[in-house]
Amino acid sequence: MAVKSLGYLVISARNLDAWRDFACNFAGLMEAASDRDDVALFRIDDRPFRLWVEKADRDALVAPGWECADRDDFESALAKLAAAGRPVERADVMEARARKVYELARSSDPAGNPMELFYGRFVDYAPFVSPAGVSGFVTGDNGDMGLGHIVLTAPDFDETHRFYKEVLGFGDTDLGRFYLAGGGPDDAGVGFAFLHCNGRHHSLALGQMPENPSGAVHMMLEVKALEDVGRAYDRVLNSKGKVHLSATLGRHVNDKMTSFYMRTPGGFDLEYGWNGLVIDPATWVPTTSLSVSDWGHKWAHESE
Ligand SMILES: Cc1ccc(O)c(O)c1CC[C@@H]1C(=O)CC[C@]2(C)C(=O)CC[C@@H]12
Ligand SMILES: [Fe+2]
Repeated sequence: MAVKSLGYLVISARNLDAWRDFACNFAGLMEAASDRDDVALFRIDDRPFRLWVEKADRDALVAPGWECADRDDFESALAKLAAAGRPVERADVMEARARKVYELARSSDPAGNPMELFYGRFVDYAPFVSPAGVSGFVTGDNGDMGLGHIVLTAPDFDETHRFYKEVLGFGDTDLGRFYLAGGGPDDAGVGFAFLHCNGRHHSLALGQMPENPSGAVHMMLEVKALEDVGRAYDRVLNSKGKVHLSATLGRHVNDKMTSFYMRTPGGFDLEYGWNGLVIDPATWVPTTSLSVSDWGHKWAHESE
């Protein structure tokens, strides 16, 4: 596989302190030292950062950072991106050093979603300590399952779905079509593809939805204990609307994740989950889900 994990997310923010409050006090991430006043870094494990939040004039996801196993896989991915007609821009050594990776490049998918690719990582092994008492986040051995997942919009769904599999080596885990407009004769449904690049059920999901101004539908972080989800849920419910609850607690049918969704300062949601299904990519047989959740997950937009 060209890509092995979701290494980090680059996010733009009009207000870094809003992200510090949300990330640390509600989601329980640990702020890391940053060399730049206009960049806030947040950790969930021993990687130097998993969220890179940079000051800008808009709140949005800038790009996911996809990790390659080594230089060969990195170069192979760049060659495949170029052959697929995608733009490939190699970052200079100072930019790579700032991201604490060996080499860094930028590209985009056929839907226009930007991405970064990298290999190698500088780690200081400083212990992760959550300021909100979260017991820990699930990122796999050596972080090899990545930070969680990211859900992007892909209006030209089939082309973008094919791209991630044929060019970047993702595999189908689950496909779905959700009838959000009542399922009547004029409800064509919304197509979804849940894709893996390691044992995490999905590191990437594509939604056949119009482009989202926030650059993403949602991101997901997985915590080690159900209590971590429950206590975060309480923090959001007790926030008196300071943090918007986008979907109530529930469990997804496909990855069995018990989770809820809250709105980040970036405008996209954070799915905060526990107990996600781990798959064996070598033997997994793709499924097609006919529903969203076993229970719960009442979406705020359903009552609007
Ligand atoms: C269906 C599903 C399975 C596993 C996940 O991790 C997951 O986030 C979802 C939900 C996907 C999707 C969404 O992200 C935005 C709001 C959507 C479109 C809904 O209104 C139902 C399905 C939801
Ligand atoms: Fe999700």
